Amino acid sequence: MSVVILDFGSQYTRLIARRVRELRAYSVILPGTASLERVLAERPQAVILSGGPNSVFDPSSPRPAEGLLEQGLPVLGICYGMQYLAMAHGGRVERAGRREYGKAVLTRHEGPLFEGLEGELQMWMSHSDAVTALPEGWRVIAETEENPVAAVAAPDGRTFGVQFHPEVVHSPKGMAVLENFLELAGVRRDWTPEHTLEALIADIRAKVGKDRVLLAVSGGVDSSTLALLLSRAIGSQLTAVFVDHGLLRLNERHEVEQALRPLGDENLRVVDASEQFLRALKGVADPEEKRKIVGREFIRVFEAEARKLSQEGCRWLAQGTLYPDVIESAGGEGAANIKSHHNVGGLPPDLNFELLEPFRYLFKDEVRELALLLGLPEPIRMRHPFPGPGLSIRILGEVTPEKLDVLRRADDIFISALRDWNLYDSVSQALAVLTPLQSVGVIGDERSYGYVLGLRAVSTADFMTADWARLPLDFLDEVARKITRQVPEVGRVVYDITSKPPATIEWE
Ligand SMILES: Nc1ncnc2c1ncn2[C@@H]1O[C@H](COP(=O)(O)OP(=O)(O)OP(=O)(O)O)[C@@H](O)[C@H]1O
Ligand SMILES: O=c1[nH]c(=O)c2[nH+]cn([C@@H]3O[C@H](COP(=O)(O)O)[C@@H](O)[C@H]3O)c2[nH]1
Ligand SMILES: NC(=O)CC[C@H](N)C(=O)O
Ligand SMILES: [Mg+2]
Repeated sequence: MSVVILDFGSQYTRLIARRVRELRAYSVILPGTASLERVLAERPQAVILSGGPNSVFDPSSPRPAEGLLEQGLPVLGICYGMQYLAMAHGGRVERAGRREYGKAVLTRHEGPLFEGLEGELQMWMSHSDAVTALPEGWRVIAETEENPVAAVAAPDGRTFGVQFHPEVVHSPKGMAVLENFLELAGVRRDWTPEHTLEALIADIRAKVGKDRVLLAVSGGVDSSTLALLLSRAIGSQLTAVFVDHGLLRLNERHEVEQALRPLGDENLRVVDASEQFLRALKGVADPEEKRKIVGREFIRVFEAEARKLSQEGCRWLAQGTLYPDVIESAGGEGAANIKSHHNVGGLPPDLNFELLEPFRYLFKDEVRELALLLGLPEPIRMRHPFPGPGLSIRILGEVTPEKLDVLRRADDIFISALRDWNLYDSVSQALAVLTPLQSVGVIGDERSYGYVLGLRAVSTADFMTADWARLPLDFLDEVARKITRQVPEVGRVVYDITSKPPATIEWE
């Protein structure tokens, strides 16, 4: 029993799946054009048609299988999906005079899809086409100032379309709309994180069989959770490798080694590859180039470790890759390349491993939920993320041992102060960035000329969008004083007040 989500190429398809999971229903994503047999094989209780970049009136645009709409299944069309429903039932869709993009307000809404929702509702829109004539017997059930057809209902009482995107966080009551749809459709709502865990374990066992798996583990929440999951799924077939690439934070190697100790000495390799990475990064200033070098060198280390395990190497490389890594690296889903995450877009072309990435379609907070079930210690579970390329992407421009040393000391002051002030858990991620800029100052009547250091702290649920954290001014004041006092190479400290978008969390 499932909710089948047909994907027509929307950026948000995985978010729809995620919301459905949050509503405790099981879902499967299939290509928009999947055959009727393929869809019915999932025993759907309801179907959701995603948005997409095409226009439904374009004859070559993707369509659901013939006969799908005649199965009597409850259907919710989102954006492109709604436009398709309207057209397929005899209505009309045209290029609208005006594009609706960003926040919109439903000034009127009615009926069971909006059950329990009062007053004006903010919803996120992103479309250029519009439904200009309804199929016979259909009703408009919501409108915005710009758009007289923001949601529609078919006479069967089970088919609905929404022009807006209920799945994004900028549609605060979007979840309620999705929940109303699942309720109307009578979808079973008993899919829990425990089920997700069981499904992941079964899937890993089926894929891996008796093969050996090399796990890239960083001490971060994703790979540590994966370590627990894999030991549960395949036990002694697992070897974990933690790489010290010389781009870690102060004392990090020691702390991670301690934290990973429960994996057992025979299952854990700690590799010091700092010389190798720093050599490869020497003279390189371009962020994308740095990311690709780090991605490549990681793989070279894993290959060497695999050869130590057995002559023919090792078939599987497990990584704690999450969906935001995939979408930002444009992991083949038609999205733009924002930055090449070392573990996705930064992988070398001659990769000889097969990737085992059970969390590839999950978001950070979902992994944390699994971590809780698996008993991951709280400090690791709630640790801020730290990117695989480490400090190399927090030193703007070329990475040198001297700059690493400066950044390590400054970063440690910032993060320790967050802990001392009990603010660490109030932000989702915090970091220091060493810029290549130097600025003039005065100390003890003498001229100084030191680096500009950036501090950044953000709050976010899924790391896809983020807001800068309103840390107390007294706190920032103390941190700036401490850093300029204890790290004399830094002459100036600035605080980053840019959200994501338009910025990203890391500076490179
Ligand atoms: N130093 C490292 N040694 C070995 N593998 C690493 C290292 N750094 C990153 N990786 C691999 O790259 C993956 C992606 O890194 P990423 O930082 O996104 O995840 P994480 O470190 O597991 O969790 P977090 O996001 O909380 O830091 C990791 O899950 C891990 O598989
Ligand atoms: O393992 C990683 N390898 C990478 O190459 C990488 N780049 C960014 N990040 C982390 O991803 C989240 C979103 O970051 P951005 O807003 O900077 O894209 C933030 O948590 C970043 O720290 C990475 N993690
Ligand atoms: N986000 C969407 O699904 C957009 C649908 C269609 N391409 C439009 O522009 O209206
Ligand atoms: Mg990490």
